[in-house]
Amino acid sequence: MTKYGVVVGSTRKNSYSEGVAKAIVAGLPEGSEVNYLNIADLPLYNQDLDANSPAVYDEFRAAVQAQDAFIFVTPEHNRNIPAALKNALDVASRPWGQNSWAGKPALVASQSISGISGVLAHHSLRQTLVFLDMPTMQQPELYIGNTMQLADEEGNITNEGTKEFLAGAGKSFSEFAAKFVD
Ligand SMILES: Cc1cc2nc3c(=O)[nH]c(=O)nc-3n(C[C@H](O)[C@H](O)[C@H](O)COP(=O)(O)O)c2cc1C
Repeated sequence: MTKYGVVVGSTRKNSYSEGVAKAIVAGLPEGSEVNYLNIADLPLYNQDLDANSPAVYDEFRAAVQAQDAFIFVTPEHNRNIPAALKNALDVASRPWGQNSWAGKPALVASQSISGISGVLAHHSLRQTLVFLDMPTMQQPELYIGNTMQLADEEGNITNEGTKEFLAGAGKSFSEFAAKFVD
């Protein structure tokens, strides 16, 4: 069974991004292994640490390596991805030559409480995934705007049409990921 790592770009409790992630996960085939990776406790990446990595870096890199495919859901912070998400991508991309993300298929979704749907963060993330060598699903594109109107106060997506759309994307991603997973 495919192991899916889920990386949520928000570290906030009751995050809408997490709600979107859960709605995508609902469309994965029954029995899929799903692991939500914690990015909140990673110290800010510093290349000097490559010589003697903190244990949390080692654990995070090992957790990334253990997954077959990744679902990324990001909010937009000042027209880009949140610093915590960029930091997590950087940490597991190093030391040089040991990119833990390489070759793993990815889904990208963005969401925002505004109508713009985090589109700039979405494409900034896609740009980084190119360099990290992650084949990324092109369609459907997942830009979720006005999330506050689609979810409850805990961030869970409650709008039926949105739930159906996101679950469908999860199913499409399982088919896409299967092309890359042994
Ligand atoms: C520091 C900061 C910057 C933000 N910048 C943007 C932005 O550039 N574009 C946008 O659409 N929303 C922006 N927002 C609003 C977020 O879309 C909103 O807080 C969203 O709910 C965050 O996702 P989450 O619920 O997963 O934490 C910003 C929020 C914060 C805290």
